[in-house]
Amino acid sequence: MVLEQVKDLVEKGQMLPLMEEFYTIQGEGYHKGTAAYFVRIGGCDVGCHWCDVKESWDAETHPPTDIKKIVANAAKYSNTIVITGGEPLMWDMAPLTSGLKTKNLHTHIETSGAYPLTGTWDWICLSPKKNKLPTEEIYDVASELKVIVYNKHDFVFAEEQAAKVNENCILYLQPEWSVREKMIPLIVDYVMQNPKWIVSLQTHKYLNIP
Ligand SMILES: C[S@@+](CC[C@H](N)C(=O)[O-])C[C@H]1O[C@@H](n2cnc3c(N)ncnc32)[C@H](O)[C@@H]1O
Ligand SMILES: Nc1nc2[nH]cc(C(=O)O)c2c(=O)[nH]1
Ligand code: SF4
Ligand SMILES: [Mg+2]
Repeated sequence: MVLEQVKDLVEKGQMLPLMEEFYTIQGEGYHKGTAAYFVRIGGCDVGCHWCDVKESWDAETHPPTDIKKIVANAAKYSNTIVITGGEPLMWDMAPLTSGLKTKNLHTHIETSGAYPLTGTWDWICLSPKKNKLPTEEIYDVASELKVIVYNKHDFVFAEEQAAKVNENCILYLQPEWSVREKMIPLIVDYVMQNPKWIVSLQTHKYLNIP
C-alpha cells in the first residue's frame, strides 16, 4: 500500500498505530483484578512528565495496523477489550469499536479525554490531565474518574474534576507510581475525610504483570 493510502486509512480510523497488545489483568480502577485484553495505540501529545509509557508518544514509531486484524486477534483472548495508549482519542475510535461490537465484545477505554470522544464504549475511564483538560462532552459519559495524585495540589484538581462529572461516575484517586510511598498516606487520609473517593492502585505493578 502506498503511503498516502495508509495515511488516509489512519485518518479514517480504519488503520491505527499499534504499539502493543497483551492479555492481562486490569490493574486499575473499578475493573481491577479482572482479565482483559489490552490494545495500546500509539500517539500522545499531552506530555505528563511522569507518564509510564512515554514510548507510546510518537505515533510514527508504531506501525499502522488494520483494525480488522486488531479485532480478529483481540476476540481470541477475552470478552473485554481495553483500548489505551498513548491517547486513543487522538484517533477515530468508531471503526475499531464497531468492529469489536460486531464480535459482542465489551469495549473499555483509558483516556485523558483531551480529544473529542469517538467510538462506542461500555466503560469509559477518564483520567484528566492539567496540561490538556478534557473536552466538556466526556464528563457526562465517564464511568469512572481516575485522578493521578503526584502532589498535594492534585487533590484540589481532583475536586474540580469531580464537580464536572455525571452523578453515576465513580471517583478514584491513584498515586503516581514514582511518589507512591510519599503520596499513599496522604491519599488514605484524604479518602477517610472525603469518602466519596476510592483508592486506586496500579496493582499490576505489584503483581509484576504487564
Ligand atoms: C498510560 S495512560 C494511557 C491512556 C490515556 N492517555 C490516559 O492518560 O488516560 C493509562 C493510565 O495510566 C495512568 N498513569 C500513567 N502514568 C502513571 C504513573 N506514573 N502513575 C500512575 N498512573 C499513571 C494514566 O493516568 C491513565 O489513567
Ligand atoms: N494491567 C494493566 N492494567 C492497566 N490499566 C490501565 C493501564 C494502561 O496503561 O492504560 C494498564 C496497564 O498497562 N496494565
Ligand atoms: S495522557 Fe496518558 S499517555 Fe499521554 S502522557 Fe499522560 S499518561 Fe501518558
Ligand atoms: Mg499502564
